[in-house]
Amino acid sequence: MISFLMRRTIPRCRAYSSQTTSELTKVEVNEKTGVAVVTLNRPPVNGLNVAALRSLEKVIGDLETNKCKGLILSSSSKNIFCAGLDLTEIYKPDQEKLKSLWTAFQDLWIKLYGASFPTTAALNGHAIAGGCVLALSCDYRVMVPNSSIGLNETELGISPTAWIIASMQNVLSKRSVELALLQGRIYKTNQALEIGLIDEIANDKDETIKKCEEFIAKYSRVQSLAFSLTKRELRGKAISELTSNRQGDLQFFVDSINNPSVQKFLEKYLQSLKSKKN
Ligand SMILES: CCCCC/C=C\C/C=C\CC/C=C/CC(=O)SCCNC(=O)CCNC(=O)[C@H](O)C(C)(C)COP(=O)(O)OP(=O)(O)OC[C@H]1O[C@@H](n2cnc3c(N)ncnc32)[C@H](O)[C@@H]1OP(=O)(O)O
Repeated sequence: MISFLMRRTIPRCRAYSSQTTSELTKVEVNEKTGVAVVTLNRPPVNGLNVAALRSLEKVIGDLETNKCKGLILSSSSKNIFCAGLDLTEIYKPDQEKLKSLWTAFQDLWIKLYGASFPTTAALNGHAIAGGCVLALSCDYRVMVPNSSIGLNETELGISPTAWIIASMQNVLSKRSVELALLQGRIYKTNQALEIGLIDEIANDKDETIKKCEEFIAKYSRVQSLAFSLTKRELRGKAISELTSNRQGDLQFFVDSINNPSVQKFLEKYLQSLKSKKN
């Protein structure tokens, strides 16, 4: 499947080179269509630490500069798209690193949610918490069966901030957002389709990518400038609200994580993840 994708400078996605491909984020651009497949590559679960967030943010910035025709966000894992922020970075955290983590997440969201080209998430597995935020920041989501997606923050003892709520409100009905967030619900693939959290189901990873390509192809007759201006009109308010309150948003995150009851929960939660294997 991937063999038709080329890592080299191409006419449709100008002067894009493989230099920005790092171990954490692989980039392959289709020579014919100018569409980039960007693959998260931080085993075992694509946990988002500062390096992974910054790597993805840089790739999106480069695609923007090089007038990419569309983005398909995927994962190198067999059954996990992304398990969210790296929990080991928020349990007993180093305070400076914690700030860097959230700042990097804010920066990435601003770039991905505001991207001037069509963006899609090829969900070849679970997309939890921060992983769900990545998917929600895209324009379209295709998921394989028997996976899970959602924002479980209230279960973890914290509350999602305004830009995360806005990303979900952009996709779901008001009622569904309330139920999803207040219950901290994680949805199975078919339930996610029912409420509109994903747009399509595909049989396997290759098919998720194919369906994302088909979605992006629908924009081939749309003028790029009109596309980006319309998207900015639709999403700009949520982005401006974050950019004008970055410090407050960061403080809220830092305070939430440092709350002793959240730390206590995280300890048990990490133990329960580890003990699954025993
Ligand atoms: C929590 C505080 C957040 C504060 C935010 C405040 C305000 C803003 C609110 C919302 C905005 C969005 C913010 C998001 C925060 C986050 O993203 S926190 C991360 C939450 N993620 C999860 O709860 C997912 C946990 N993982 C799982 O449920 C499962 O691992 C899985 C993804 C369903 C996969 O299951 P599977 O059985 O295939 O694999 P394992 O569970 O065996 O995992 C393998 C291995 O990986 C470790 N691991 C799993 N998830 C994480 C992770 N997120 N970070 C780090 N490590 C992780 C797991 O412990 C195993 O390790 P091993 O035993 O050493 O092999």
